Amino acid sequence: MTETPLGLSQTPAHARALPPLRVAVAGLGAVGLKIVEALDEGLDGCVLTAVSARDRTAAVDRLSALARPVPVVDIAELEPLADLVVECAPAALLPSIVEPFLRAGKTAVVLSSGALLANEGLVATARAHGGQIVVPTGALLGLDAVTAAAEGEIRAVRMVTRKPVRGLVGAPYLVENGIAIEDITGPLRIFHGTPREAAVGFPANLNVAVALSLAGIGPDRTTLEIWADPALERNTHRIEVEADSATFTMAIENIPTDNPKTGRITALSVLAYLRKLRAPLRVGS
Ligand SMILES: NC(=O)C1=CN([C@@H]2O[C@H](COP(=O)(O)OP(=O)(O)OC[C@H]3O[C@@H](n4cnc5c(N)ncnc54)[C@H](OP(=O)(O)O)[C@@H]3O)[C@@H](O)[C@H]2O)C=CC1
Ligand SMILES: O=C([O-])CC(=O)C(=O)O
Repeated sequence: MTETPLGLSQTPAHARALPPLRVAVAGLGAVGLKIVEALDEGLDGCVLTAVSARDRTAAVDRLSALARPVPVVDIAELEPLADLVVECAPAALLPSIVEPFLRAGKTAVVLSSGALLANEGLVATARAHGGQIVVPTGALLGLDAVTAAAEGEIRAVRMVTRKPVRGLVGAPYLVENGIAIEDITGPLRIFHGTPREAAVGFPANLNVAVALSLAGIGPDRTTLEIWADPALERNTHRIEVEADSATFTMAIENIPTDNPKTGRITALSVLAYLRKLRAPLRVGS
């Protein structure tokens, strides 16, 4: 990690005094593997205790270089092994990963945030059992400013996402509407609607729009455009917020991982969150 002026990368004394937080990672793809490797290298106040993947044999192979090997188990076996789970698996698995942790009063960090809209009961489960669902900033930026503005009145939130063609092909919305983008030669607007609609039509692409909407004015009032652009190499998101406290515009250009749908910064966002949990100085909310 980048060395900070205040030495935040050093182990603080109080983190040494507390038992480390036991972290499970559900999903070992572009996001999960990076998190697992960083935890194995050592992250203040956290210890990796279990992982889950679809192909357990392949996962064991992929993890053979870990300094501190951990069990590869079925999703249903994760909860007793950890205090917190990072969900970074296909969206359809969200409830089976998250619910056991919430019922045990534990924390679930959710990357497939779009799937929360079809599983709103998880929030009631968290409330009833003292658990917590955390939606990290992920591939986005500025959710601290959006949640701050939401303490006042937000009038409008608009998001425009532009992605390379390979990051969008196969999305259910394109298939169902017969929209072919493989051979486009210029930018094409393929969707105009809300994050709630995008969560259904683009379940592996627009988690960021749902996260933004949950931070601000919700999945039905936030507006979203999605463009496919053959000239682009990066997943780009531009956001405009109009509120009674401030007007702001934010933009990010995400360098894709091996999974063209997923930006590199996504896993780093989770690592930053985990590091803050036990840090003596916490920057950003
Ligand atoms: N909130 C945000 O900002 C962002 C969210 N995302 C979302 O995060 C999630 C993860 O993304 P990414 O890492 O790129 O996805 P990948 O497709 O790269 O990885 C998915 C992983 O899930 C595993 N998996 C599949 N089925 C099961 C199962 N039954 N049990 C356990 N594990 C399983 C796969 O296992 P195997 O390796 O064996 O196939 C794979 O390791 C996705 O939902 C994605 O849309 C992505 C980017 C940004
Ligand atoms: O929204 C997502 O799930 C991923 C994304 O756009 C990105 O990585 O830029």
